[in-house]
Amino acid sequence: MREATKANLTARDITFSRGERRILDGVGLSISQGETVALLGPNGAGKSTLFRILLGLMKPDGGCIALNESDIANLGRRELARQIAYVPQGHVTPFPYLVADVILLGRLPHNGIFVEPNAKDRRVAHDVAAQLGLTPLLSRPYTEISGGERQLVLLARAIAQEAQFLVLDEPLTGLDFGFQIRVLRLLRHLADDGRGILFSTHHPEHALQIANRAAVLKDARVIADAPARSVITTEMIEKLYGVTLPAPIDWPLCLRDEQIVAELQR
Ligand SMILES: Nc1ncnc2c1ncn2[C@@H]1O[C@H](COP(=O)(O)OP(=O)(O)OP(=O)(O)O)[C@@H](O)[C@H]1O
Repeated sequence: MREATKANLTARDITFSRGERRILDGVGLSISQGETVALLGPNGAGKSTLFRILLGLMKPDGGCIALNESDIANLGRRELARQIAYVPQGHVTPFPYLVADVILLGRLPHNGIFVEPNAKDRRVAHDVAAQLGLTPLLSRPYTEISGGERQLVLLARAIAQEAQFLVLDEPLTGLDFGFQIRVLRLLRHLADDGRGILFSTHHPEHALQIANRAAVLKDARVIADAPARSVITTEMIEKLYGVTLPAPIDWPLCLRDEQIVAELQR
């Protein structure tokens, strides 16, 4: 596919303050279809804030978000939801919807709120649930499953949305090791299939495992945005998290974990 024809989602020169505090200061970040970008940054760096701005859920003080060169401020919510799916951090709903119905909510942008899900909606939701091992939970209330299971359901809802872009705020939080691998594998497949995936993580090894690029947010600015293997170095981790590591980390070791690589390549 020629570069010029690729869909893209771009944050341009975003500034955002809360009270006196500048959270984002001239932040730029772009993601194209088929690309997986990991966003790293310490707690409170502004990753979730940037994601909410990218989704049009919060207005920046300056700058704009462009979807295929169109300012998202000019797009309706439903149109936007057909193009960008979002998994927020630590989302909890008090309503005891069945797991199957929560996943089907991902189909709303395609049909509207007052239309019964059709056969395609049910098939997509069913297939995504199966891919994430959620089939046994489909008839359980969402409020009566574990935190990790809820996280998988939210991922399933976002994937069932069949949007061009997936924006995932710490999508692997609370998942056991096996599900982390399965979800990483699924994200890799979705990107290979042409989706653009932006995810935040506190685990540099997850970025190394699936991201084409890693961007780093610190002190309100993007201080690095390049291929993950060149960004995630011992020096960067020490600078980013303010720790001194007892010895240089052999980051490529993460990549040589044959079991993980084999799983990811299946
Ligand atoms: N509702 C709010 N009201 C006021 N300040 C907020 C609110 N939500 C977040 N903040 C502040 O905005 C800053 C950025 O928060 P944000 O949640 O975007 O960071 P983050 O990088 O996603 O952090 P984490 O890795 O801990 O999830 C933080 O200083 C946070 O305390």
